[in-house]
Amino acid sequence: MYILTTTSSSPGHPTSTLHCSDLPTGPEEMPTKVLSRESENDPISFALKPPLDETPADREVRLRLEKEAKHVSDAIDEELDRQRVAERRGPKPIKILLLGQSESGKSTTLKNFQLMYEPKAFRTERASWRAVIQLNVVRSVHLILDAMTRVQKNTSPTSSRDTLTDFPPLTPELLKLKLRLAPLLQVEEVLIRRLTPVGSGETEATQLVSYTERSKNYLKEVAVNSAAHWKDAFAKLVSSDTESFDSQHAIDFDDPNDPGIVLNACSEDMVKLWNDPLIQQLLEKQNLRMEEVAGFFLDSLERVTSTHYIPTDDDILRARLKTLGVTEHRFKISSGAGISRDWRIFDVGGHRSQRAFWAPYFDDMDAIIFLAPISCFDQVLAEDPKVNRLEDSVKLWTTIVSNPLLKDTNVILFLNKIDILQAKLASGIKLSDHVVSYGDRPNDFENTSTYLRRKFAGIMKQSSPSSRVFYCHLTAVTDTKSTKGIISNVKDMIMRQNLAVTNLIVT
Ligand SMILES: Nc1nc2c(ncn2[C@@H]2O[C@H](COP(=O)(O)OP(=O)(O)OP(=O)(O)O)[C@@H](O)[C@H]2O)c(=O)[nH]1
Ligand SMILES: [Mg+2]
Repeated sequence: MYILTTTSSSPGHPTSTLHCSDLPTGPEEMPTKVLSRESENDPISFALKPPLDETPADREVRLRLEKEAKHVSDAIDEELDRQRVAERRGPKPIKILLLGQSESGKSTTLKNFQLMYEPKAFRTERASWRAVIQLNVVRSVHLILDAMTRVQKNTSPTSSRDTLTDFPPLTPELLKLKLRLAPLLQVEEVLIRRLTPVGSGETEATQLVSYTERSKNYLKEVAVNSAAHWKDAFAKLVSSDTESFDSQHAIDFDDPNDPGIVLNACSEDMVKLWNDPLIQQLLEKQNLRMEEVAGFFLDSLERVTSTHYIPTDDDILRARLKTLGVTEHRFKISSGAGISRDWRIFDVGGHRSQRAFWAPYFDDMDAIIFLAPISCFDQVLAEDPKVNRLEDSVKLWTTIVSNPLLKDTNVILFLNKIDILQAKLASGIKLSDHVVSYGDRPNDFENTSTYLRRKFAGIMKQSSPSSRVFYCHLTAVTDTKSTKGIISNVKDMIMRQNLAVTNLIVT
């Protein structure tokens, strides 16, 4: 960079400006005068000085390197200028941060945004999601096989060692099924390897799945680092023909290494296993409610293991892949009247080990969507079986709404997984058995959801550093239809607030 300071400062004299064409063209003609004006004691000038014994060849190399460095420096300056101009011209992008504990539904909410505002890109990823669904299926079966092993060994998943001793022995037919399904464990390995290439640090070493305090099992959950392009692992299965992105041609069904082949061969056995009454009893005995395990596809086995299975939008929303790190997703969202704005949505990992990565994003957000899965009132954290999931959500919510950095940020609460809550209440599981303060109120959806909504609203009122509006929605983000309406409302509210803040409209 040259110092353009050859101006006359004397009053009455015109300022003489140094034009670019006046500037020396190469580093060999660097304005050494300017540099030499620096003090001889200046350590930087000293360090930049060529060595006294510099040979002509060394000098040539040095000058070439200096010239290259200047090109790079100029390019960076130009890019920065361009960005500054672009920022001055257009409004700042709207930024949204998704927060909540692991499995609360953050990535699923993001998928809803993608489906609404980038449907084509969302659907081109079908092949990758197909692999995730295959992994979800295999993992569910693995959980059942492990539960069977515990019965065989007469070891309980609980601390008391003898609770399974009175369980009837597995039938020969079930033992045969178990044996025949063993190849699925290899398929699981293959899928994990493809999703998490060696050295990318994308699987967690911790034992991640522990279902309730009374029923633990020790199967790792696959987590994919947001920085890794895991979807690329399946890119070759996706046709480059964008016209057929939604058709059968999008997936290479003839790939001899497709894990779908083994899944299809095991399909009938998996269906038999899942529908076996003794297996259902065994799962109940071990408190394994498979319907609540993230990535549940056991009720659709025949469909998802069929030879030409293509995931539907709903399947993709139900597919489970744990997030590590923070990912930024960019959208162009119309604000009406032909104007569109840039939106950036940040999806984070909700596992306890991931929460330290949240704070750096706090100071620059237009809104936070906080997800609290209210169906989890009788479950414990995978990372700490001593902590109730609802209690963890309440604590996290308190931390977020009381954070001074977020005092001017809109916080929108999604009380999520209401479909599971409804099913749970209908099956007779009582909120008051886990939330003592609920007392003897009726154990129905209306009363429980109102109670929980008030609880979260009360915390915001009490803990927020400044008074702010409590935005709350009861959601089941796997239901695209109802979520579409909610996201649309949220979008309108955020756009309106954003315009109000930038003084473009008067509220
Ligand atoms: N039935 C039902 N399932 C849901 C709902 N919301 C999310 N899920 C499922 O719950 C699982 C976990 O959801 P994710 O969106 O992956 O959770 P997350 O908050 O991103 O979790 P981390 O990435 O671990 O922080 C997925 O299999 C979802 O399909 C819901 O409202 N109802
Ligand atoms: Mg996630």
